[in-house]
Amino acid sequence: MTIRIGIAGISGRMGIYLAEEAAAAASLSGGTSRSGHGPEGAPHFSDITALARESDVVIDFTHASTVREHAAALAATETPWVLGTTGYGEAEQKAIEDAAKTIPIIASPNFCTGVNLLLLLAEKLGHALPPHQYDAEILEMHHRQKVDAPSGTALAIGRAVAQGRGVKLEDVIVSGRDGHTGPRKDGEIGFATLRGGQIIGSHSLLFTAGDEQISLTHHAFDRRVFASGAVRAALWLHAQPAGLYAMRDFLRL
Ligand SMILES: NC(=O)C1=CN([C@@H]2O[C@H](COP(=O)(O)OP(=O)(O)OC[C@H]3O[C@@H](n4cnc5c(N)ncnc54)[C@H](OP(=O)(O)O)[C@@H]3O)[C@@H](O)[C@H]2O)C=CC1
Ligand SMILES: O=C(O)C1=N[C@H](C(=O)O)C[C@H](O)C1
Repeated sequence: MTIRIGIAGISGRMGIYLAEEAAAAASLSGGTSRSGHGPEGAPHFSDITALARESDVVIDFTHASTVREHAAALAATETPWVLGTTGYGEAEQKAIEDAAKTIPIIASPNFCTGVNLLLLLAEKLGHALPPHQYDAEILEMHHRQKVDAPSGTALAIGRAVAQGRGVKLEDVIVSGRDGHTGPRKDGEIGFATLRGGQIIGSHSLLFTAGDEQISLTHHAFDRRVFASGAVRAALWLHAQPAGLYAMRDFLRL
């Protein structure tokens, strides 16, 4: 049986690559966009429910404001959901968790294998390196059109470090320092964001101490790396029972 993949956000920077990768690996059922635009020849659907009815799995790279509506629609149509959208908050997270009681969902701010390995290392380093000696700082750089900051990936890296340290990211995050900040406090996890040009996505994690520094950096050179990861995850997800999955489950990390 050929799996039919639908793309929510098919006209977007990611949507175009997702459509190509889905058509190459399985069957492209079509997609949604606000404007009605999309790749030539790909069926356009008026809304997420109409797309879901013609799809065995939906890959969604849209905007944080769509997450609650998509969660309800995909649960109601019992359609597995690959969620790549970033920048959503607690209410959206709760909607995703509720939907995962009915359908399989894989939600990830980054579908690259390399970033998901970096997340594992971040947690290990967070656990191994004492916070009063090693300052954890995260730098992310993206293209000028990106609408959310820090990136979903940067926040996931911060959460992994916090998890390794046995703390909640919300209690130690310092994002975008400016002005008279005072000296850095032990245990802070700092975030810096750069926006410009057409940088696809770069993330660095530094643990910097008085006498040494460890840094881990990932660069995405082509959006196709996210798209092919998401399509591979979709083919895997289609055969999973209801639940909320992460890339580490699919990659068996
Ligand atoms: N998890 C991962 O690996 C990655 C995640 N992302 C995330 O994917 C999302 C999409 O990124 P990108 O493709 O660059 O974004 P674009 O703005 O290029 O595309 C967004 C797509 O979603 C549609 N859309 C539907 N509703 C909305 C809405 N309310 N606001 C804006 N767009 C809407 C747009 O339609 P229309 O064109 O008609 O406006 C368009 O098709 C972002 O959250 C980004 O952070 C990006 C790369 C990798
Ligand atoms: O918006 C983007 O482009 C990207 N968003 C994701 C994020 O917010 O982490 C992943 C990737 O770096 C590109």
